[in-house]
Amino acid sequence: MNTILEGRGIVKTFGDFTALHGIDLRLEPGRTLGVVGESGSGKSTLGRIVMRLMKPDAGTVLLGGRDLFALSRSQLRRARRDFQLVPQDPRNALNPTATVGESLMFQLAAQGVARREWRTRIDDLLQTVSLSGDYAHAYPHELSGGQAQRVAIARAIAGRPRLLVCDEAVSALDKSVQAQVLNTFAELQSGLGVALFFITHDLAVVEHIADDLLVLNRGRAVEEGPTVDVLHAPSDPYTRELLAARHPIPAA
Ligand SMILES: Nc1ncnc2c1ncn2[C@@H]1O[C@H](COP(=O)(O)OP(=O)(O)OP(=O)(O)O)[C@@H](O)[C@H]1O
Repeated sequence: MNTILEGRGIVKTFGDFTALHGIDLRLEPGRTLGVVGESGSGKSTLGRIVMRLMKPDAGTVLLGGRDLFALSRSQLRRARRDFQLVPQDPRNALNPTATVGESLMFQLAAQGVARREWRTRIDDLLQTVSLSGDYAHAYPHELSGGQAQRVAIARAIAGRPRLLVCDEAVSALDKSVQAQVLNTFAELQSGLGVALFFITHDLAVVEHIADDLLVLNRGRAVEEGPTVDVLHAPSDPYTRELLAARHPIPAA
């Protein structure tokens, strides 16, 4: 199987401070890697690096087997269609003056989708994230947090990416809404075969959707492996603390 995302020995320093101490990671197509750790453990820094929003000081990131940091501008533009970010706060990320339909249209146009397909594609996208077609006329301020997050997901999948990087993508939502949006992610994965790189401080968020876990503590990978193994027999004391601190999410 082709690995969609691979990190080898990723190091990131800020002045004298080392935020990431040689992180290795691996994500196969259609699978979910949960990246878990407390605030300050280096999760977002790792997320920025795999999105090529920040350069590591050492190490490599391979996207579909190609060195992400060696891609030319035009190669990067093409590769960008394959990986998209789902942000933490969708209402800030959505253009407040554009309707949901306009935001999606803009994204489809940027991805080179022909104008005659926009309408059907927007309906399909909204349906995929369990929103009715009427939401195409809504403005971001008219949406609840859960609805806005679904729109952000719809926008991220408009170009049919192979990888979604989700940085605390459900953390701002109430537990019951979290469960619904997590279901949407799980359906996306089974329906579209998208790989998810799912960053969260809350182990409960990823325990049901992640195939594998990477647990970070102060910039070091303290645990990595299949979720069932990590949760049933955590080898690191820090993971045991995270497990004890998690708040179960009710079923949607
Ligand atoms: N641009 C920066 N300059 C200096 N230090 C930084 C910078 N970005 C991150 N750091 C530091 O690197 C460490 C890891 O930060 P990072 O945001 O990756 O952690 P995190 O696990 O995502 O935490 P949070 O959930 O709070 O965002 C922190 O100690 C942070 O202060």
